[in-house]
Amino acid sequence: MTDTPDILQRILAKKVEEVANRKQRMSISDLEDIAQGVERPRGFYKALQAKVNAKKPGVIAEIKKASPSKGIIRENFQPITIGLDYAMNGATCLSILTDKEFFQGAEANLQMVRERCPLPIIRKDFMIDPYQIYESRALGADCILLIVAALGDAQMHELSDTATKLDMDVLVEVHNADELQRALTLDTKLIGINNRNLRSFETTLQTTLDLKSAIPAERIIITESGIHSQDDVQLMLDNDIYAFLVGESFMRAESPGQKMRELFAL
Ligand SMILES: O=P(O)(O)OC[C@@H](O)[C@@H](O)c1c[nH]c2ccccc12
Repeated sequence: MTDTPDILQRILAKKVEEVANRKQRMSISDLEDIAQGVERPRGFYKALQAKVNAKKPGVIAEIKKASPSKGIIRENFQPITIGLDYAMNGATCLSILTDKEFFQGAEANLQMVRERCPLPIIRKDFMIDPYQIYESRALGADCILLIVAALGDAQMHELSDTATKLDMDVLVEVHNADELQRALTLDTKLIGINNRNLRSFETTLQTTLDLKSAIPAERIIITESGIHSQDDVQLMLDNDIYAFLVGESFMRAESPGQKMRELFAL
């Protein structure tokens, strides 16, 4: 780590504040009460596993308005329309950004989309506190993201155990060999390899190819970020990677779902 705070450090500093504020407004037991009235998790891992076992692409299609590296990605941003478009065109799961400050996301986006769209959903945010895991379930998330680069070992295990207790799946995200070794100490079967370096924003699919051999066969590898062409998709399929997390290239298309269908020949 360097002395200048990179984007991940800035996001995490903001999250600490945000979570402290939320805890003032609502308790974990309030969140548990809300979760009682929410549909049970939809089986995010199971949906991907079915695709991977059939050697078919399983696409986690992302709903993202903006990002710190690209600014506004999509002006005409209607989460429900986009979610239905993805579902109609063969997405396996959805990824919905809920971070407001850096990604212009919203929790309401996740809640609205899940009401109208049957696909399993991962809440894309920066988890640092078990409170956020309870909150995710109350929102109706089926899976949560843990970014190894953002977490200590004990913290990572605590967050994962909390998600498991609440019947949610866990996607653990890495972008180098050290993080991967730490990720593999978790029970979760979903390992995301982020092709984007969260410090420099550089994106290369080589990251997935370099790390995949260290991952045991029973885990599902999800290649994340920087998938833009049919060639990118083919390169991954040729290397036995069947699960994908794609945002920007879909979000820039008029119909994100059509774009997904084209790229993945669904
Ligand atoms: O838009 P892209 O390059 O297709 O990437 C999607 C997804 O991988 C990316 O949004 C992402 C991966 N890990 C994250 C962690 C936080 C926020 C965003 C992300």
